[in-house]
Amino acid sequence: MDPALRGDATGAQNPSKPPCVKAISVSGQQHGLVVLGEHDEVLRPAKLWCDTESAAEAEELSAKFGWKLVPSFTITKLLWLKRNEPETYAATRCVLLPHDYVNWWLTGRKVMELGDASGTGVLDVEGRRWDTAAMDAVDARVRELFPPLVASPDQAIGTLRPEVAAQLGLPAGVVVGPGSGDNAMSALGAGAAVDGATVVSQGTSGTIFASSSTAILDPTGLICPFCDATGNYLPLLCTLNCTRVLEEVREAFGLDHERLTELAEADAAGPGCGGVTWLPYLIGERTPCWPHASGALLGLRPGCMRPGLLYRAAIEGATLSLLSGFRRMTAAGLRPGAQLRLVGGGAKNRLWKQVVADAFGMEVVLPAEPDSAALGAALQAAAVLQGTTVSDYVAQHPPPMLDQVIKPNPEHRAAYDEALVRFESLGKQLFAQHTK
Ligand SMILES: Nc1ncnc2c1ncn2[C@@H]1O[C@H](COP(=O)(O)OP(=O)(O)O)[C@@H](O)[C@H]1O
Ligand SMILES: O=P(O)(O)OC[C@H](O)CO
Repeated sequence: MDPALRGDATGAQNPSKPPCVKAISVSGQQHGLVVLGEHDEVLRPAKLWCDTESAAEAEELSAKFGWKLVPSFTITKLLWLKRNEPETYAATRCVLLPHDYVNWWLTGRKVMELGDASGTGVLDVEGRRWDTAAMDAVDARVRELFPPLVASPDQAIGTLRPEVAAQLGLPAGVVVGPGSGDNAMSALGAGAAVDGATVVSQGTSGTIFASSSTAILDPTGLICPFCDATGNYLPLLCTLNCTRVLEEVREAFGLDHERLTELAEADAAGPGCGGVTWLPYLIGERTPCWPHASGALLGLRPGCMRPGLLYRAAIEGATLSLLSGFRRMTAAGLRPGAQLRLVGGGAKNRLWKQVVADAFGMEVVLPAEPDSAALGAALQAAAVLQGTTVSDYVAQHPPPMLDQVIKPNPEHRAAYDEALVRFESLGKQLFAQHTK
């Protein structure tokens, strides 16, 4: 980022002076359903991206739309609301996504930006307009509920409302960019939106995405048909259970990630975990679309309940879940290149980075800023302020990468290949028959 846009107005880092904020962009969780009433009041707590309660509605709409919608998509949640909370649905006057809601609060404008709107399930991604036929298939009212789409990813949607500026202690006139979903923002902050790198994000969700100049419309629903935050596309795979699985071990044993990592590294069970498989579907799953699945630990032998072994099993389970989807993405035509770019909270873990390199059989590199979604939002805000396109701005200010390149260890490959076969086979045996 330009030094002039960082720290105080001169670019100098001066802790005694408050930062001189000139522009803001918001990065938010995708898919969430925020419903507003007649007086713009929030009618109920937002249904979040990871909520799988609308599984039946997702099945129904998939059949109507002709492509596989997973329960994450907002429109499935809206149909769920209509069925399960008809009074709230009847009172709803506007539907927003979480980041659009924050944008509205900041600026007073109710709009949706294309990257995030792609996660609603009613965007014509190629045409970059609302799919009114899909909306009508749900309910005649739906057209009225969604706000207009923003025209450009490169232009401000407004400025801070004076009362909000006062509340935040910010000067009047702060410009607000369109923002986007966290994955599209992460693609900016990891540089991938402009250089085409494949990103693996290890956050609460696990995602894999790469920029594309054409829309990828996958009727199986494995690859989500998202727009990015530059005017391009962002085909994306998402798993619901990633860092949460490791958190289970951390909470069960009361140890921190560093200590558990040391124990896992020292544990006798190396790659493949001595046959222990953790199917990580704690909150159900969307890739594969098994919303009713649960977590399962299999292959336990006497003495297996060691924190180090279980932590490794959690790392491997979350990784194999992503790898399984990635293999299907490459089979469907994705050409990922030789390197993966790792971001998100889990990318701080040295053992996990190596497991990803070994299991995927690819080199791993890391942006210097692991919170790439936040950096992406800052880059968008800077671009909007300067009046340049977001892609030009990121190309001119590429996010720096760490020097370290994590190479796959060929000696571990066979163990992970076997573990993946076991992982996929056990998952199918347990869940494919019982969940739609
Ligand atoms: N050293 C670590 N090893 C494994 N996981 C970690 C480590 N440090 C942080 N995390 C995980 O990263 C998560 C936060 O990642 P982040 O990408 O910020 O999440 P979110 O997707 O919710 O935005 C935390 O919930 C934590 O479980
Ligand atoms: O909590 P996160 O950052 O993993 O976000 C969830 C994503 O927005 C799901 O698409």
